[in-house]
Amino acid sequence: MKLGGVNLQIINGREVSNNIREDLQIKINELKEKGIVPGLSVIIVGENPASQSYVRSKDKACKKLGMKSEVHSLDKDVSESELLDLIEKLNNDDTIHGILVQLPLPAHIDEKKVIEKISIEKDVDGFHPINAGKLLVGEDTFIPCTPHGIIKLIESNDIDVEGKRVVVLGRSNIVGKPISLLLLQKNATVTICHSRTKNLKEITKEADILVAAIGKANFVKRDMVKKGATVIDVGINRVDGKLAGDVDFEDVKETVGHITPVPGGVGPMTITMLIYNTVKSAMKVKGGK
Ligand SMILES: Nc1nc2c(c(=O)[nH]1)N[C@@H](CN(C=O)c1ccc(C(=O)N[C@@H](CCC(=O)O)C(=O)O)cc1)CN2
Ligand SMILES: [Mg+2]
Repeated sequence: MKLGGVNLQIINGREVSNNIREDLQIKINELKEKGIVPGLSVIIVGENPASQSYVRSKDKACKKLGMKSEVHSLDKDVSESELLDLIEKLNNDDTIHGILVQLPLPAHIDEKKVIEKISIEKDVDGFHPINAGKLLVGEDTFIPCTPHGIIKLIESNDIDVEGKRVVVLGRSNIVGKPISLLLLQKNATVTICHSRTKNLKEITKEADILVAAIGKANFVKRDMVKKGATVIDVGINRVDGKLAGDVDFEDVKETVGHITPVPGGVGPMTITMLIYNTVKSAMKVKGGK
């Protein structure tokens, strides 16, 4: 699409995701021939409709690839100790290679305690502090799914990272911090911005690659982006029943070079990289047939 002198390229997350799932299918088949069925266990607490929908998608995607998938739906009032007991049980279940607790959790449950209960060998979200530390020092670990998906999108669209100015909006443990580390490992010059950052526009306008992960619908406007920049939109906000990213797509489309749409950009990659991590975990199992 040629717009305003810049050739706009829309990064297709569904297509990249499908290609990776085809490769994963081969690995899953090979594991099954050895008698190992990759197994994912997802725990969801309460009835948040968006969380329920993501969990259903994860279950469906795993089953479609012939994996074992189980969903534990717990009442919103479940006690923290009951949840921790379930995780303990799954940590000791040899048919389960990945355990994931869907976030957010209700206020009465300590998210940190829950994440730290998951065995580091089954922590397919990569949220356990030991796995997060391994990512920090560049050791092999489970890379958190959304940032890992972003890296795959950048690579599959041949977007150069080395020496480039990257600006990350948001400093969450799930997206902002890990994507900053991953892009730093690829030799980008990374700046992390957040709610207390001053002169935000001046910083974002310097970015060759701008990652928006702040959870504010349509926050990034044309006057915040450099001409020809790559814009990665991690936002999944609901406005009047419709999905909106953190980037105002209509406003920036004549300025940017590459952009991930919402839906159909980063979102589909999250589930694919979760399957990737579960298969990676299953591949570490010794023995089989
Ligand atoms: N334990 C975790 N909790 C949460 C994570 C996570 O990685 N681990 N991430 C998000 C939610 N999430 C997966 O859990 C997720 C978000 C979005 C999508 C997705 O496919 N989005 C689609 C649109 C879907 C829709 O219409 O709602 C897209 O962007 O195209 C998948 C998974 C928070 N919690
Ligand atoms: Mg923030």
